[in-house]
Amino acid sequence: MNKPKHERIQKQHTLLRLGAYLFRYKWLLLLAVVLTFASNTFALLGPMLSGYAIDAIQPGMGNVRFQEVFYYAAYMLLFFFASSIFSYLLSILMIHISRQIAYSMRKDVFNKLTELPIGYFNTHQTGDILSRISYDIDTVNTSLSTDLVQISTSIITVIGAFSMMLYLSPKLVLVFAVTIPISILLTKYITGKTRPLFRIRSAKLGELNGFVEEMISGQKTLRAYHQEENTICKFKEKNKAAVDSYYTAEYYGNITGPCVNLVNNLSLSFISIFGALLYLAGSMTIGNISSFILYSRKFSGPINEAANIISDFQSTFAAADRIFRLLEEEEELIDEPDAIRFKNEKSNDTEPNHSNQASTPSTLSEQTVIIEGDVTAQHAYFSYQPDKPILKDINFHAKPGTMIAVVGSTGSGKTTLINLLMRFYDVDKGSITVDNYNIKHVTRRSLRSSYAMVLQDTWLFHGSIFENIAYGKENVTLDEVIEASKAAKIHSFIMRLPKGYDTILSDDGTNISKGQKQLITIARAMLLDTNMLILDEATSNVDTRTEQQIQSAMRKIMANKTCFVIAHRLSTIQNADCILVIHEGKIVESGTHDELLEQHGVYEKMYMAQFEG
Ligand SMILES: Nc1ncnc2c1ncn2[C@@H]1O[C@H](COP(=O)(O)OP(=O)(O)OP(=O)(O)O)[C@@H](O)[C@H]1O
Repeated sequence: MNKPKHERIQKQHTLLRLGAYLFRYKWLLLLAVVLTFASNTFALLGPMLSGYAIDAIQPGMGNVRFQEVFYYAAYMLLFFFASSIFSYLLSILMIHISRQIAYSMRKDVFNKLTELPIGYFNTHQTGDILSRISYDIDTVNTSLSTDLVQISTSIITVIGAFSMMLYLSPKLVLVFAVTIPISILLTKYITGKTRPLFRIRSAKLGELNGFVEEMISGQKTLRAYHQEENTICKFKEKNKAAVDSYYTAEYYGNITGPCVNLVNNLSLSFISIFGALLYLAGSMTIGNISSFILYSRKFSGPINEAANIISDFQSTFAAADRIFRLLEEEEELIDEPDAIRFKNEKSNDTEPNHSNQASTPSTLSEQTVIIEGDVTAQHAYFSYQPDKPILKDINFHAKPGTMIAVVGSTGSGKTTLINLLMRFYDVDKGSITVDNYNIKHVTRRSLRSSYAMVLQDTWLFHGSIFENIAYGKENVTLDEVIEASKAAKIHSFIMRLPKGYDTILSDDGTNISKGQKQLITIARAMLLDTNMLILDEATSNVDTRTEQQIQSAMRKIMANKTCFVIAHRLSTIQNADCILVIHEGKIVESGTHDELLEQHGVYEKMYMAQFEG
């Protein structure tokens, strides 16, 4: 498809989607149309009344019909007053509608973010996503509250003024009409040229936000590596690009108004000359000419403004386009209609349970099953990008309640394996099963809630320590939270804080140490009644003594839970039931610590390297 056609289709699509949002408020919009109509009709009567008032003034002192002049002036005042009131009500109504639309759009975008596959966040800058949810939605919102009114006002005014001009003098309309096509063509030409500039403007701003977001989150690294000046330089470049694209878009966007204005002013000279001739011929009064000129100004005004509105609308289109592109991103595939739902043995879930024979695959009509946590991978393959296999022929069997350690060099595929267990991604070939149920046929939500997970990059949110630990489980009591904290060896630290469990963690928990953060996330995971646990470098930030304490507590809590542990420090996984050694995406060795040492292979080399280190 050629580019202009594609752009046109894209524009129509954006317009349709925007229309769908507007349609939700159809009755309010109908009221807005009525108010616009009323306000503009009253305003349109003004010039006619002014013409009548002028015609009541004849040359010579005694010839002014004051009564008539006052009569028309009073009506003019009344109509303009009514027009202003309706116009005010209209603005209030449009602000209300646009606020509602901005609210729904933000809600939709936010909900969408929770439905997008994890991969989306790997390929899109956070700042750019933030820019869409804040700046782009704001742009659309402002445009809807002002531009829509202006457009409808313009349409009514143009039609109304043109009809009045026709009524006053069709001949003079012919003279005036010469300049209309010129101004319309000019507007069309300039807006066609400027449309892409507005799209670039939004994209550059998104890039700038992405950069600033990266810079803020990486402050420590930035300073440690003395990148301040370098970052400032890069920021300057991006800031300049954003400002330049803004300037270019506005520059060309605003050129339309004055150009069209010039053409319209030409018409004023023509009307004056031909109006004078018609007056001499006796076919028009001075009042008529005055009214005609006022209507011609009213007519040209919206055409001038239309150019500005169009340039505004172009930035709205660009912003709306970015919002809808995000909303149209492919979501995580929906679960199969008859997908199985896992239920935790210990959970208080009251939903009926049909199958208790964990190792017997249920029929698909039996939706909910209790699982024990028997995890098997059979000839599993996976790649993030086509033709770039990351995991190859992965096979293992984790019996319920056992601890499986995954070790391997950086980039060997350990985290990817965890991603597959949680179904953040699906295997390309082969299968992963839990209690003999292929996880492809299990609802993602129930599968994920069968695991407790502690990740390398601890994530805490702005809230109390209690809320942070209780995250993910409903109706948790303080006693339960304390029990989990004690097991995670963080209770005594929390109790030493002036506000204990009510202490508010600042954004991302920056007011406590990394190790303490990690212990809080471990307490959070311990609180969940799951059959399976994933610890991705979970104890990497705590000292060896605390780590040993945590491990012993975990062993106790994890009795009968299947646990996957990714660890770089091999000392922490020596008592694992099975260690999987991954090398370049393949499991090259597996067995207990002693068995692997006896094999004198990759594991032994890794172990000796750490031991010697
Ligand atoms: N989202 C992604 N898109 C494309 N490639 C990816 C993605 N995530 C990881 N990879 C690639 O997959 C390979 C395995 O990455 P993975 O994160 O699983 O390694 P890892 O063993 O956990 O490493 P580390 O010990 O450093 O955490 C790496 O080569 C990495 O570059």
